[in-house]
Amino acid sequence: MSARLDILGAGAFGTALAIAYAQAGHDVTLWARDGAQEMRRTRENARRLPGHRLPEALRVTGDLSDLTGNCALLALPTQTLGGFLAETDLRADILVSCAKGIDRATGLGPTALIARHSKATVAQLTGPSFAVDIAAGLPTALTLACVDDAVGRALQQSLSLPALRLYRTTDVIGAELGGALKNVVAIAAGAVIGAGLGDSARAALMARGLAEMTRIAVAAGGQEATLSGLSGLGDLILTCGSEKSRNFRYGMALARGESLPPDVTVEGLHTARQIAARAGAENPIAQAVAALADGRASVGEIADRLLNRPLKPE
Ligand SMILES: NC(=O)c1ccc[n+]([C@@H]2O[C@H](COP(=O)([O-])OP(=O)(O)OC[C@H]3O[C@@H](n4cnc5c(N)ncnc54)[C@H](O)[C@@H]3O)[C@@H](O)[C@H]2O)c1
Ligand SMILES: O=P(O)(O)OC[C@H](O)CO
Repeated sequence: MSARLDILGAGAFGTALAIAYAQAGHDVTLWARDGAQEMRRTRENARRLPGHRLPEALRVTGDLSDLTGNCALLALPTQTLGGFLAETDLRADILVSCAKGIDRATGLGPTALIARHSKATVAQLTGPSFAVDIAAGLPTALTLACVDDAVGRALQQSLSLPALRLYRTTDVIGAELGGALKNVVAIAAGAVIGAGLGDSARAALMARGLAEMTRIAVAAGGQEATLSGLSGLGDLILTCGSEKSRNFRYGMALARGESLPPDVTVEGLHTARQIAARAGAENPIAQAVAALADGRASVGEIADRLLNRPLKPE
């Protein structure tokens, strides 16, 4: 069944989703803050998703009044979401966040941030998925989280595609934190590889990273099982194992004393700082990533610190 869908944010992910849904015959409008005219002319988002043609049926607009769908996907980076929502009156009844982070101004995750600005029903779409894979139509499985299970079921039906399979949960906190926290561990994994510490160290980090992610999510009210699903373990495996991940590449660059271009979105950096500043669940990996990014410790010092923690049961 074809759905009317608005996608806000023409970064890599919003553009990839727009391509996939338009190709599947959905009635899609992609809203871009910048460059809508150029994208209409060239049928490509050359800046954020080069090499992937925008289907003819996909509408691209820079005008928010062109959005009339009942359901809108918000594919903006977390740190821009609050400001955008504060100055925008969205009419959709259902808002689906695709962001994976924690807002540094409020400490809120994307769905709570949206709920602060809107009366719409809010859902979260998250899980292992590089934009380039979705745009290429490669098989992908994601988690659709919505507290309202009836809305979640309807979204699962309408947003699943033959190559984009959605699983459903009502555990929005767990799903959202899985997506945000895997970015922190991916930075650490990138640093491990960038510093030449080896694949065994990365595997240890990923396993202990999942334990840390689960502790933090459960303390926040999420469910342990969610973290061992697509949005936690699934995305952790993807992002810690591929240089397609910006968070992983950022970690590699940090370890090598290099940097990424300033317009590259690295969600895990802000999330690490947010988590590291929180009392509660033990978070040595988030502390380490924040210290590394803020120049307070080297990879070697952090590795020594982590390896010399008191021995304990797994
Ligand atoms: N890229 C991926 O593979 C991928 C996959 C899954 C989820 N995500 C998540 O999707 C979110 C967006 O990431 P992305 O990769 O699409 O970002 P991106 O870095 O490719 O692009 C960011 C986009 O946001 C736009 N933008 C920035 N501030 C804005 C504002 N105030 N109003 C409107 N637009 C604004 C920019 O113009 C740009 O087009 C992130 O939370 C990311 O973690 C990304
Ligand atoms: O490029 P990254 O590190 O933001 O990762 C993209 C997606 O979150 C992978 O699921």
